[in-house]
Amino acid sequence: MLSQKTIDIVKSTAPVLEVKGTEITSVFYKNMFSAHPELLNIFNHVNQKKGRQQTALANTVYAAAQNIDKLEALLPTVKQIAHKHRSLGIKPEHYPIVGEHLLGAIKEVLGDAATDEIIEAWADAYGVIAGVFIDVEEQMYVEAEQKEAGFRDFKPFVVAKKVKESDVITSFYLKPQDGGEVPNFNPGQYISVRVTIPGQKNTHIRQYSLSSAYNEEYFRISVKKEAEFDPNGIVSTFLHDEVEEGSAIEVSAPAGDFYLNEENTEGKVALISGGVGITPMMSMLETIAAATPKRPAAFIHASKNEGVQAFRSDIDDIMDGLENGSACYILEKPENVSSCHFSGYVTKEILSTYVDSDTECYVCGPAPFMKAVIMTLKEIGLPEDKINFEFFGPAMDLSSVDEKEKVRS
Ligand SMILES: NC(=O)C1=CN([C@@H]2O[C@H](COP(=O)(O)OP(=O)(O)OC[C@H]3O[C@@H](n4cnc5c(N)ncnc54)[C@H](O)[C@@H]3O)[C@@H](O)[C@H]2O)C=CC1
Repeated sequence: MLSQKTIDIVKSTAPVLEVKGTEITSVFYKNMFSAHPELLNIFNHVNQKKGRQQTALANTVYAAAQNIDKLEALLPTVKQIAHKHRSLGIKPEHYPIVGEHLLGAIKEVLGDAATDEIIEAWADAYGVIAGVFIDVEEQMYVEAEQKEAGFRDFKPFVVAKKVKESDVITSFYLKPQDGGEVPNFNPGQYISVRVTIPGQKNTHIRQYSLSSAYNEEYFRISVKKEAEFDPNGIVSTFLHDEVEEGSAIEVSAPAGDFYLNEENTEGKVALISGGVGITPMMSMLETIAAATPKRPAAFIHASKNEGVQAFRSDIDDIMDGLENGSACYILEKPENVSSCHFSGYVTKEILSTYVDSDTECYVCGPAPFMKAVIMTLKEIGLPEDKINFEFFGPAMDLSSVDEKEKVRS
């Protein structure tokens, strides 16, 4: 329990954290990685370079300062971050390292303004916040481990099959190396993949959505190859070019809180995706087809052109088996306009053909696409609790999405 005095001090520092947050967290990451280079094996270097991780952490610290007397208000955010931490293999022993460097960074950036009293209050508050994360994450590790065929963090898998789905997306069918089954997961969840790239010092971890419904034999991920010159492309290029059938990679247990509400067995559902955001939607669609084929379901997918559009014939086949299913393909710049339902970007007219205020919507795609779709769904009259969405990478605030910004893990 924190004393009232500590709570007051921490809350009084919230405004300065809002202003200096990113500066503090930038110093924090720099100092922590120079003292503990082994942590570079866990964190996505690209997110560090682009400042996304710093901003995400600064927002979390700021929110924690504001809510220090009612941390339960942060629980949904804590859980979302904890899912990611669990899939990365973050452990209790990492927290004191983070705490030491976070306090050090607050001191370094705020200088004399960071009095001993402030630092002590933050040390106490950090201890409480870290305790919440450690408890929630431990619970998640235990759940992952206790599931049938479950495991705690990473496990060796083998690429059983590699299938090209479009000019840019390739699927990898991953089977446990020990010949066992894979654990069940919620459609929409992701796994982390850990790879060692020859010639590189650190291992790399990336999250990829599972792109098929649960089956006991394999996990399937479908990876877009990013440009080789783009630092985002390090892992996807390696997977596309170097990882072949028979290759071994390490995989985490499935994680994530963006998934199909399977308790709703009859209500209307719309799966709305842009580009490679199609992957969790495939898992959801396959699950709907297997478990609730009477459920009215729309699959709306926007992509650049025919060449990069993945899974089209799979979706059409699944739709044939649904009692009340419809697919809508939107191509930004089609080579042939007859190959899609609409050309250009997704619009209100298109969405309102498939969605009304009762429809449960799931949205995943590049950030500007998600921003446009979510705003339009709100205009159509959907309440927030019907709009489910996921950003890849550190959690972001939609209002901060630049039209040109692209997000990924
Ligand atoms: N949930 C997430 O955070 C996701 C992030 N991404 C990231 O986004 C990047 C781009 O993904 P790609 O598959 O290459 O997508 P992309 O750049 O090919 O775009 C896919 C489609 O999104 C739509 N779109 C783009 N900007 C829009 C806007 N301002 N308004 C309305 N619609 C718009 C267009 O129809 C476009 O064809 C990927 O590199 C990936 O890292 C992709 C999928 C999910």
